[in-house]
Amino acid sequence: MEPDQKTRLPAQRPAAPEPASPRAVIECSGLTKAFGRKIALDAVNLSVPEGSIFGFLGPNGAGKTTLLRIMTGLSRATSGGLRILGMDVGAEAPQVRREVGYLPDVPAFYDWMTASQTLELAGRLCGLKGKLLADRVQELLGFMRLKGNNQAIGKYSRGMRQRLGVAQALINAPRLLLLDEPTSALDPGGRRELLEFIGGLRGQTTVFFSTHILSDVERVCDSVAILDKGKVLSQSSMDELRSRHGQQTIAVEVSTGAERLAQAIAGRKWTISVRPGPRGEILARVSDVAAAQHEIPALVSEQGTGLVRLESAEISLEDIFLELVGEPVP
Ligand SMILES: Nc1ncnc2c1ncn2[C@@H]1O[C@H](COP(=O)(O)OP(=O)(O)OP(=O)(O)O)[C@@H](O)[C@H]1O
Repeated sequence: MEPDQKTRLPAQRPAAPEPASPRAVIECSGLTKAFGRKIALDAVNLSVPEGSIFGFLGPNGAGKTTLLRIMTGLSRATSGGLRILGMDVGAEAPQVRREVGYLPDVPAFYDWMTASQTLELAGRLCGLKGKLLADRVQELLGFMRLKGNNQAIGKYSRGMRQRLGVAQALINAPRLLLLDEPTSALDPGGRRELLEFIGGLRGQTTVFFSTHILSDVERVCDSVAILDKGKVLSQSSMDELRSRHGQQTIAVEVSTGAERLAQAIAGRKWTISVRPGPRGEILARVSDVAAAQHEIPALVSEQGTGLVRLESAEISLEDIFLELVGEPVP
């Protein structure tokens, strides 16, 4: 499938008329989960716009699975509020479950069943039957490229299992699809394929997926929240995130003596952080861009070196993650 090709998800519910601004499909307010003294989620506020592909990015142990389990009703929050599709998850759990599809981090199947038997069983458990169920199963098998495959699931590759897991999560034509680390066990080919399927759902079903893989978020998400140690450090559209951080990062390239210049820049009052860039340039995060642009040429001259480049930096999600979380990508 071409990356920008739209996945035609079969038998989706008719889309509601477009509101002026997308409404929030998931709204967490002050959501906290404690396991004894361990605070797994710490006053999480989150707002996921309808129709988005939302990346929930965080290192191992950040609290991603904990939040997804609360969203699906498998676990209860210690305090705080959670509304999904306008419904209170605690008080209206059965209604919420009818509208939500969920792929756990390790999907479990009966390994002796085929894909079509698995989807039929999942559909029946959701109350589908007859021609509606049969058509839906065939459509999803086609959609996930598992049609005509009569192998037992026990013989499936991990990529096929994940695709079947997504098909199973879509059986009830959910308005919200929750995916827990859907690509983490896949090789690059399987990952690309699954991300293309997820990207194809854009605008039809809101997709909320947790991951620790930055490139997955860059590839397919239009919005992202960064979670670390149970706290949401940032939440915005990808464009906002890049422009917010990019506008305040300056790249400086000099002919010699980059290390000494980096130390000099690090000592200025407008400097937040300094680190080396991938091409040997200095990347400085600054609080006052105008002051930095004014003073850096003088610092270069004091160091007796030559200025090759001074400009706003193109900033990657990896740089932003490093800056917010304070540690490299896991
Ligand atoms: N049932 C539990 N009892 C005690 N602590 C738990 C329990 N479940 C999760 N935790 C702790 O809560 C924190 C968040 O765990 P969680 O599994 O939600 O993180 P995660 O972001 O999904 O990590 P990973 O990417 O490794 O799956 C971790 O410190 C974990 O050890």
